[in-house]
Amino acid sequence: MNLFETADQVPDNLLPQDGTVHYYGPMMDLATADRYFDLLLQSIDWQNDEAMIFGKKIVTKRKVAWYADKPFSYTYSKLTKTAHLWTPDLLKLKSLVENHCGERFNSCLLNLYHDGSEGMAWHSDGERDLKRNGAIGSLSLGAARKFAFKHKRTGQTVSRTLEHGALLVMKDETQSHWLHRLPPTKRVHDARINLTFRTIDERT
Ligand SMILES: O=C(O)CCC(=O)C(=O)O
Ligand SMILES: [Fe+2]
Repeated sequence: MNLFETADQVPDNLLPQDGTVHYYGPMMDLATADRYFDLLLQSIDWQNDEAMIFGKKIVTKRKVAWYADKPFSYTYSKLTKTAHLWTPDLLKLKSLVENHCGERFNSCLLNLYHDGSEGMAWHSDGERDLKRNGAIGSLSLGAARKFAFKHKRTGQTVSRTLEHGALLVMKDETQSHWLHRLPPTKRVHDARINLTFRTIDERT
Protein backbone atom coordinates (compact mmCIF):
# COMPACT_ATOMS: atom_id res chain seq x y z
CA MET A 1 0.00 0.00 0.00
CA ASN A 2 1.28 3.42 -0.90
CA LEU A 3 0.66 5.61 2.12
CA PHE A 4 1.38 8.75 0.14
CA GLU A 5 -1.04 8.05 -2.68
CA THR A 6 -3.89 10.17 -1.34
CA ALA A 7 -1.93 12.76 0.65
CA ASP A 8 -1.84 16.13 -1.09
CA GLN A 9 1.73 17.12 -1.81
CA VAL A 10 2.67 20.35 -0.07
CA PRO A 11 4.93 22.36 -2.38
CA ASP A 12 8.20 23.93 -1.24
CA ASN A 13 8.18 27.28 0.56
CA LEU A 14 8.84 30.06 -2.00
CA LEU A 15 10.21 32.36 0.71
CA PRO A 16 13.76 31.94 2.01
CA GLN A 17 12.89 33.25 5.51
CA ASP A 18 10.28 34.99 7.71
CA GLY A 19 7.14 33.48 6.24
CA THR A 20 5.57 30.68 4.24
CA VAL A 21 4.19 30.80 0.70
CA HIS A 22 3.12 27.63 -1.09
CA TYR A 23 2.36 27.69 -4.82
CA TYR A 24 0.24 24.62 -5.56
CA GLY A 25 -0.18 25.38 -9.29
CA PRO A 26 -3.46 24.59 -11.09
CA MET A 27 -5.91 22.86 -8.72
CA MET A 28 -8.72 22.24 -11.24
CA ASP A 29 -8.90 21.21 -14.87
CA LEU A 30 -8.93 23.80 -17.63
CA ALA A 31 -12.63 23.45 -18.48
CA THR A 32 -13.61 23.92 -14.83
CA ALA A 33 -11.35 26.96 -14.46
CA ASP A 34 -12.84 28.46 -17.67
CA ARG A 35 -16.36 27.83 -16.40
CA TYR A 36 -15.70 29.51 -13.03
CA PHE A 37 -14.05 32.49 -14.73
CA ASP A 38 -17.19 33.07 -16.85
CA LEU A 39 -19.57 32.44 -13.95
CA LEU A 40 -17.79 34.91 -11.67
CA LEU A 41 -17.47 37.55 -14.37
CA GLN A 42 -21.28 37.43 -14.77
CA SER A 43 -22.53 36.83 -11.25
CA ILE A 44 -20.28 38.83 -8.91
CA ASP A 45 -21.33 42.31 -7.82
CA TRP A 46 -18.15 43.98 -9.18
CA GLN A 47 -17.49 47.54 -8.03
CA ASN A 48 -14.68 49.93 -8.81
CA ASP A 49 -12.34 49.95 -5.85
CA GLU A 50 -11.96 53.06 -3.78
CA ALA A 51 -8.81 53.71 -1.79
CA MET A 52 -7.25 56.50 0.25
CA ILE A 53 -3.90 57.49 -1.22
CA PHE A 54 -2.08 60.39 0.46
CA GLY A 55 -5.37 61.44 2.06
CA LYS A 56 -7.25 61.57 -1.25
CA LYS A 57 -10.03 59.19 -2.24
CA ILE A 58 -9.19 57.61 -5.59
CA VAL A 59 -11.17 55.16 -7.71
CA THR A 60 -9.22 52.34 -9.33
CA LYS A 61 -10.00 50.75 -12.73
CA ARG A 62 -9.59 47.35 -11.12
CA LYS A 63 -12.89 46.05 -9.76
CA VAL A 64 -13.43 44.37 -6.43
CA ALA A 65 -16.07 42.52 -4.44
CA TRP A 66 -16.18 41.09 -0.97
CA TYR A 67 -18.13 38.06 0.22
CA ALA A 68 -18.26 36.33 3.62
CA ASP A 69 -20.11 34.13 6.13
CA LYS A 70 -21.74 37.22 7.67
CA PRO A 71 -22.12 40.88 6.61
CA PHE A 72 -18.77 41.69 8.26
CA SER A 73 -17.36 45.19 8.02
CA TYR A 74 -13.81 45.13 6.76
CA THR A 75 -11.31 47.94 6.49
CA TYR A 76 -9.20 47.72 3.35
CA SER A 77 -7.03 50.54 1.96
CA LYS A 78 -8.34 52.69 4.84
CA LEU A 79 -11.99 52.44 3.75
CA THR A 80 -14.62 50.28 5.42
CA LYS A 81 -16.75 47.94 3.35
CA THR A 82 -19.54 45.52 4.19
CA ALA A 83 -19.49 41.96 2.85
CA HIS A 84 -22.12 40.28 0.70
CA LEU A 85 -23.16 36.76 1.72
CA TRP A 86 -21.59 33.81 -0.20
CA THR A 87 -23.06 32.82 -3.56
CA PRO A 88 -23.36 29.05 -4.32
CA ASP A 89 -20.41 29.27 -6.78
CA LEU A 90 -18.17 31.01 -4.26
CA LEU A 91 -19.07 28.43 -1.59
CA LYS A 92 -18.02 25.67 -3.97
CA LEU A 93 -14.72 27.40 -4.72
CA LYS A 94 -14.16 28.01 -1.01
CA SER A 95 -14.55 24.25 -0.32
CA LEU A 96 -12.23 23.34 -3.19
CA VAL A 97 -9.55 25.71 -1.89
CA GLU A 98 -10.01 24.60 1.74
CA ASN A 99 -9.74 20.93 0.83
CA HIS A 100 -6.67 21.56 -1.30
CA CYS A 101 -4.65 23.40 1.34
CA GLY A 102 -6.20 22.22 4.61
CA GLU A 103 -6.99 25.75 5.86
CA ARG A 104 -10.42 27.24 6.68
CA PHE A 105 -11.69 30.68 5.64
CA ASN A 106 -14.71 32.90 6.41
CA SER A 107 -14.42 35.57 3.73
CA CYS A 108 -13.14 36.30 0.24
CA LEU A 109 -11.95 39.45 -1.49
CA LEU A 110 -12.25 39.24 -5.28
CA ASN A 111 -10.31 41.38 -7.76
CA LEU A 112 -11.00 41.79 -11.46
CA TYR A 113 -8.09 43.09 -13.57
CA HIS A 114 -9.40 43.88 -17.06
CA ASP A 115 -5.92 43.60 -18.64
CA GLY A 116 -2.22 43.98 -17.84
CA SER A 117 -2.52 47.75 -17.35
CA GLU A 118 -4.26 47.04 -14.03
CA GLY A 119 -2.34 45.63 -11.09
CA MET A 120 -1.93 46.06 -7.36
CA ALA A 121 0.83 48.06 -5.67
CA TRP A 122 3.15 46.78 -2.91
CA HIS A 123 1.20 46.03 0.28
CA SER A 124 0.72 43.40 2.92
CA ASP A 125 -2.60 42.02 4.10
CA GLY A 126 -2.03 42.38 7.81
CA GLU A 127 -5.02 44.64 8.36
CA ARG A 128 -6.42 44.81 11.86
CA ASP A 129 -9.60 42.86 11.05
CA LEU A 130 -7.73 39.83 9.71
CA LYS A 131 -6.78 37.00 12.02
CA ARG A 132 -3.11 37.50 12.91
CA ASN A 133 -0.85 35.17 10.90
CA GLY A 134 -3.98 33.52 9.45
CA ALA A 135 -3.55 31.83 6.09
CA ILE A 136 -4.66 33.59 2.90
CA GLY A 137 -5.62 31.33 0.00
CA SER A 138 -5.29 33.01 -3.40
CA LEU A 139 -7.02 31.43 -6.40
CA SER A 140 -6.24 32.83 -9.87
CA LEU A 141 -8.50 32.56 -12.91
CA GLY A 142 -7.92 33.90 -16.41
CA ALA A 143 -4.74 35.55 -17.70
CA ALA A 144 -1.50 34.35 -16.10
CA ARG A 145 0.21 37.19 -14.20
CA LYS A 146 3.45 37.63 -12.30
CA PHE A 147 3.16 38.00 -8.51
CA ALA A 148 6.07 39.35 -6.48
CA PHE A 149 7.19 39.46 -2.84
CA LYS A 150 9.64 41.95 -1.31
CA HIS A 151 11.17 41.56 2.14
CA LYS A 152 10.40 44.68 4.22
CA ARG A 153 13.90 44.86 5.77
CA THR A 154 16.32 43.35 3.27
CA GLY A 155 14.51 44.29 0.04
CA GLN A 156 14.99 40.74 -1.29
CA THR A 157 12.42 39.85 -3.96
CA VAL A 158 10.85 36.56 -4.98
CA SER A 159 8.34 36.16 -7.81
CA ARG A 160 6.13 33.57 -9.43
CA THR A 161 3.72 33.40 -12.36
CA LEU A 162 0.18 32.65 -11.18
CA GLU A 163 -1.55 30.37 -13.69
CA HIS A 164 -5.24 29.91 -14.62
CA GLY A 165 -6.90 27.81 -11.92
CA ALA A 166 -3.85 27.91 -9.63
CA LEU A 167 -3.72 28.19 -5.85
CA LEU A 168 -1.13 30.12 -3.81
CA VAL A 169 -1.24 30.14 -0.01
CA MET A 170 0.49 32.75 2.19
CA LYS A 171 0.71 32.02 5.90
CA ASP A 172 2.63 32.30 9.19
CA GLU A 173 4.65 35.53 9.47
CA THR A 174 4.49 36.37 5.75
CA GLN A 175 2.37 39.53 6.08
CA SER A 176 4.56 40.94 8.89
CA HIS A 177 7.82 40.59 6.96
CA TRP A 178 6.96 40.69 3.26
CA LEU A 179 5.10 43.01 0.89
CA HIS A 180 3.49 41.61 -2.24
CA ARG A 181 2.23 43.10 -5.49
CA LEU A 182 0.78 42.30 -8.89
CA PRO A 183 2.92 44.37 -11.27
CA PRO A 184 1.26 45.94 -14.32
CA THR A 185 2.52 44.56 -17.64
CA LYS A 186 2.18 45.54 -21.32
CA ARG A 187 2.31 41.88 -22.34
CA VAL A 188 -1.07 40.80 -20.97
CA HIS A 189 -4.24 41.79 -22.86
CA ASP A 190 -6.75 39.49 -21.19
CA ALA A 191 -8.66 39.69 -17.94
CA ARG A 192 -7.79 37.97 -14.69
CA ILE A 193 -9.91 37.28 -11.62
CA ASN A 194 -8.23 36.68 -8.29
CA LEU A 195 -9.97 35.40 -5.17
CA THR A 196 -8.21 35.78 -1.83
CA PHE A 197 -9.87 33.66 0.84
CA ARG A 198 -9.18 35.09 4.29
CA THR A 199 -10.18 34.77 7.93
CA ILE A 200 -11.77 37.81 9.51
CA ASP A 201 -11.29 37.89 13.25
CA GLU A 202 -14.86 37.74 14.56
CA ARG A 203 -13.96 39.41 17.84
CA THR A 204 -13.33 42.76 16.15
O1 LIG B 1 -4.42 39.62 -7.55
C1 LIG B 1 -3.62 39.04 -6.80
O2 LIG B 1 -3.06 38.00 -7.12
C2 LIG B 1 -3.29 39.60 -5.44
C3 LIG B 1 -4.38 40.36 -4.78
C4 LIG B 1 -3.98 40.84 -3.43
O3 LIG B 1 -2.84 40.89 -3.06
C5 LIG B 1 -5.03 41.26 -2.49
O4 LIG B 1 -6.22 41.22 -2.84
O5 LIG B 1 -4.69 41.63 -1.36
FE1 LIG C 1 -2.72 41.24 -0.93
